[in-house]
Amino acid sequence: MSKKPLNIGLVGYGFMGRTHTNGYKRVADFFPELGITPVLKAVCGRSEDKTKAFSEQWGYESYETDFEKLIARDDIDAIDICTPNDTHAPISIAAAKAGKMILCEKPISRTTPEGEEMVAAVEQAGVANTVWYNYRRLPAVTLAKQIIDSGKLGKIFHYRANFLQDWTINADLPQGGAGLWRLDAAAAGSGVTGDLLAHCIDTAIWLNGGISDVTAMTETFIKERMHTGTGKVEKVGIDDACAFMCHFENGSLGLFESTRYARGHKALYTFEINGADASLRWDLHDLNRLEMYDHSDEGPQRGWKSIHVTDGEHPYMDHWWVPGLIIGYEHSFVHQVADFLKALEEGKPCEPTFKSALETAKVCDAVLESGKSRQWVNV
Ligand SMILES: NC(=O)C1=CN([C@@H]2O[C@H](COP(=O)(O)OP(=O)(O)OC[C@H]3O[C@@H](n4cnc5c(N)ncnc54)[C@H](OP(=O)(O)O)[C@@H]3O)[C@@H](O)[C@H]2O)C=CC1
Ligand SMILES: O=C1CO[C@H](CO)[C@@H](O)[C@@H]1O
Repeated sequence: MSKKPLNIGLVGYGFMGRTHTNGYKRVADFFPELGITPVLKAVCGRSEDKTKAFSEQWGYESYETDFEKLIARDDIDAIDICTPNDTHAPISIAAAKAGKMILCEKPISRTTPEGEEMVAAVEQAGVANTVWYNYRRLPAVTLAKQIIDSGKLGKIFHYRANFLQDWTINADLPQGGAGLWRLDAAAAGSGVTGDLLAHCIDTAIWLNGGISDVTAMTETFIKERMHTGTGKVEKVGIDDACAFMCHFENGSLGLFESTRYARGHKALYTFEINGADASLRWDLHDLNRLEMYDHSDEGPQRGWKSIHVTDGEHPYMDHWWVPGLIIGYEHSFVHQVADFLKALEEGKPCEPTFKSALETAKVCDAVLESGKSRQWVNV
């Protein structure tokens, strides 16, 4: 079957540049039913040496060192944004104006108003768009969504999530530079709230519905760091840790915690949801497993059970290996590419769109505001 090409212009060749490119390279082999196939047309970064090396290693046909030039090219259909958060709005808005489809990394923006401009730009241009909240596309997380939507959990009382890391405990780390732009408020917007809790909030809204109000506690443990831009020691403007409570619109209570100061934890993302009839829990470190407690089980065998989400009947799994064999983190990005291409074929939006991802930005802003005011804040 001859496939319709979708010419990709990737901006950013770092961590996410690699995961997305791997997704584009794998998708046609593992999702052969798709009629559209990505073509690695061009990659863009500011450093010419590094961008050229990436383009050669990963098989891009060409490279650019200016995102405006990439966007202006007639041979590019979709712009994929894998750059620090302060660049999401200018790249998206320019791409939308040029009529390009956009796949943008999370968080959609540094702030809600910035995100609103991005939503307006894609809606005015009528271009396909999505935000890479990839954890939704791990089979066990998608299975949790299916179980919750079936009503099996009954009335929901609680949702709790954690995202714990420990990589910024070292006070000598500067703010700014590759990867370390996350410590610079101007580039990142916020700290763990926009970087890590945004994932937890996206999953929570998807699984359990909207969040109505929040009360938060934020802390910046290391108050000053060398800034790579100015070469001076400057005040740190991001939140190093954040915990918040919230009400969901369905009446349930939420409890969220994220920090980069939990010694020993590198990327511990967990969530649990408790309903009247059943509970579910999931842990990124054991990502193919979904645990479930079903109160309708009777007798001494009632208890937490482990669903090994590796059978052909589980979400996405019929595209991979024989039943029982596992997949990993990188597959969530392959799944997002596959879902984006399928949505294009069907003329449907690929969730989360810019508009849906703005809901997460609004919760993040309310959390940060509450962390400062120490008051409950409506979303
Ligand atoms: N979905 C997920 O799970 C994850 C999402 N992310 C998100 O992905 C985004 C990128 O993060 P990550 O890949 O870790 O970042 P990296 O620091 O690894 O890479 C950033 C890349 O952006 C390029 N870049 C920066 N500014 C520009 C510019 N103005 N024009 C063109 N290229 C530019 C850099 O190259 P150069 O310096 O040469 O310009 C570099 O290649 C962030 O928004 C982050 O929040 C990150 C990790 C996981
Ligand atoms: O999921 C993630 C894992 O951690 C990274 C930071 O270290 C985040 O940027 C990212 O979104």
